Amino acid sequence: MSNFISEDFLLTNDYAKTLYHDFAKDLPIIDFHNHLPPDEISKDITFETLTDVWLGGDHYKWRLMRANGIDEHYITGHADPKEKFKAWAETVPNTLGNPLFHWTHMELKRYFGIHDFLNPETADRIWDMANEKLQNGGMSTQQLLKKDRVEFVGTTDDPTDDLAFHKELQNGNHPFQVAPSFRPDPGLKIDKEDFNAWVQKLGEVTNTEIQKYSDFLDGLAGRVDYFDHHGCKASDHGIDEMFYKPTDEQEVAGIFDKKMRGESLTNVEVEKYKTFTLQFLASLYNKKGWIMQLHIGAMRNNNTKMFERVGRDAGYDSPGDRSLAKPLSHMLDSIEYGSGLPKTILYCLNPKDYYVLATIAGNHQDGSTAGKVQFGTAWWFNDHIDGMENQMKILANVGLIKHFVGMLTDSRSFLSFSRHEYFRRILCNLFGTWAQDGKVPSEIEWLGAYVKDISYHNAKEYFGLKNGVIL
Ligand SMILES: O=C[C@H](O)[C@@H](O)[C@@H](O)[C@H](O)C(=O)O
Repeated sequence: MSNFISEDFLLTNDYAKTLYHDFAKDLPIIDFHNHLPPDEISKDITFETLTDVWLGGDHYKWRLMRANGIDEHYITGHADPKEKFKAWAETVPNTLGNPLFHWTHMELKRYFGIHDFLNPETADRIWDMANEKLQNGGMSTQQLLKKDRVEFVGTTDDPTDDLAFHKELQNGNHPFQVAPSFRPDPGLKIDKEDFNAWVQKLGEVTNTEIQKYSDFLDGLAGRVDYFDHHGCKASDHGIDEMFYKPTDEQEVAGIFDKKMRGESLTNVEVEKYKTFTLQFLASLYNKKGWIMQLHIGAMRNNNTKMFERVGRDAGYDSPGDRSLAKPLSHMLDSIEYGSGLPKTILYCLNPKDYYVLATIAGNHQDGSTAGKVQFGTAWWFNDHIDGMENQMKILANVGLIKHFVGMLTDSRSFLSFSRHEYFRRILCNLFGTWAQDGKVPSEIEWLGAYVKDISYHNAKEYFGLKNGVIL
């Protein structure tokens, strides 16, 4: 595998190489949105096998294994860990062109020093070498974060969470900061069956009996305070279909009552409820100086048979194609006009919406903070070379890429931080190629400053971090 993932992987000219090696490579990592379990960080667990760290929750891999004809028994079923790993090893040679082909081999190299091509012939050897390293090689969760020079991790947390593990982490003496992010999706999804149960849970954690909508809003506000007190800097909303239906608190209170009585709601009522509730939450975020992240456009759980068997976030999602331009624009406008728009990062799953997001972000820059409203990095099905390049080119074409807060892993695996390396290489190659083609001056210090900002400094500044510590 002589040239594969070499020093100059993805760097196709000298400018790109200099930008990566001299400016990007050694910067620490700010991973401001991911799904890492805080308990696994706090307990500083080690993983027994490659299957635990690689295949435990990674629905990206599960999806490709299914596409490769692997039986579910070896994916989310009860097959033994080695059998599951072998099923993945059998799949890898067939993943050519998919980012998982690169991620897999980058992770083997960076974390285990293994340079082999993973396939059925090498599987046993890789299994033994990697497991030995996992068990003896300084590869606990905290050691991995330190090795990767991760300064900040933003997890994804339910508002009813007691944040016990975050508290433990904050009381510890770590060179990295782990902060919760407030993800109130279950409180917005009034059309879901489990909504009433979630409201009850919110009541329990706030010691109130939630009978009416104003109690519910008080409960949410209480949890925003609680999260803020525990270092939260951002919220995150998974908005599958963007909504906007102007209404007022009184009308929404009636819709909430109806739901509490177990009655069904019309689509318009659902959208009205979501609109007012998001406006309310945004006003809280703005007061706290939090960042509001909107992940828009996932069409989830599309395979009911498999949803019933393996649950959500299991590899049965894809981008939706409902138009988001108008509702998103009206929503942000109404928030700005009302309580004021917090710093906001917009992500979309369907790349058809890239120009919409990039330009809507531009509509709400207000001169207070450079890059106040961000068109966020390529998300999920777009998180690959083409998707990232495309996102950055569009951002540069219609906005200021200089202030882009850059990469986050959105991952559930402790080995995913090498995706920051992947991103940085793609970024450096993009700018280096512009220099090579004479499209921009080949002033390396000037381009290097862009690279450093986008790889690290912008996110650090945007999230108000100083040397890994929340200001
Ligand atoms: O990158 C994609 C993630 O793994 C995906 O599972 C999450 O983005 C999740 O659906 C969410 O809504 O936060």
